[in-house]
Amino acid sequence: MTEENPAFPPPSRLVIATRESRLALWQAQFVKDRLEALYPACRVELLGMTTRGDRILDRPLAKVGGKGLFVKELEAALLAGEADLAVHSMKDVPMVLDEAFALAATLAREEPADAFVSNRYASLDDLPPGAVVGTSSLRRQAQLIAQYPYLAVSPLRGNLDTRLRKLDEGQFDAIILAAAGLRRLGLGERIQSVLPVEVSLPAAGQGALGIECLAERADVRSWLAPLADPATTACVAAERAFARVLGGSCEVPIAAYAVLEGGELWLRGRVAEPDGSRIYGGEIRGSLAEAGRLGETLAQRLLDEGAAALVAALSGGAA
Ligand SMILES: NCc1[nH]cc(CCC(=O)O)c1CC(=O)O
Repeated sequence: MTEENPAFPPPSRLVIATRESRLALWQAQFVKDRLEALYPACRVELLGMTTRGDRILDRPLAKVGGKGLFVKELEAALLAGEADLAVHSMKDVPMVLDEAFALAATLAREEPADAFVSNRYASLDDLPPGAVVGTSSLRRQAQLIAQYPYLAVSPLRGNLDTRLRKLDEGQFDAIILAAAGLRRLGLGERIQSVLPVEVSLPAAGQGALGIECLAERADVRSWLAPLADPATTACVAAERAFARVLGGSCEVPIAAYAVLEGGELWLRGRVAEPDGSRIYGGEIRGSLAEAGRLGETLAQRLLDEGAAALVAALSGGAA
């Protein structure tokens, strides 16, 4: 039996807006397969589109306007009625959505961690002084320099295939990528080691897929509800609340990672100076039902401990 909301008959056709990178298409196809299993009579189509985030590849994301870059075009397709839903990596979804849109479902998280990828070295600890590590993520950069000050961090952008090619061409001794993306594309064998979350605390939402639709589409929301994973939904809600209170701007390195432990939600968060010279970190535990409040409370605590000045200085510097 398929689950369905009695208020809406099962869908007969659904269009998924997606970016056209190999990872985005894999993720959209994954959701398509889930929907077709749930609604056997439904025809699910993919509508591929290129976003500004995919086109601008020569500058760090923080310099070109951040996360919204990967979702704006998909949201325009939802508004125009060209698509019913958009599939995102939750990590790429802005912390605050325009009120016309809603997150209809957060799917079960796979591996949340960052991965160490190299053709010569097995782990960060193997790298010699001066070794060049590729990443354009301020979050990865800050945490890396703080713990491995003798390494050189160098910018690396592009989709997963491009980043791996740049590593293979010898531009870097190692690169850091999300383990989930590599595994989804069958590139898990490129992972030399997974970075412990204590070393590289993941980004809010990393490793989880999210589905967005128009807030007014009660039908779509009810059709997607069965795809949601309650534990991931609560964990990602706490992570995103933490990042939102800290400004969520791409200029500020922010890490947030929550798990369920002993029936409780355990959230760890960090906010850092991009050069790693200062990192404010903390953790909080509480009930799933108050996930958002836990994130807000931890963020406020770090702001009070001094992170407020750091956030103000970094955000104020942006043109
Ligand atoms: N920043 C781009 C991005 N957005 C989501 C993932 C990986 C998949 C995920 O986190 O779900 C990646 C690649 C990466 O960070 O290496």
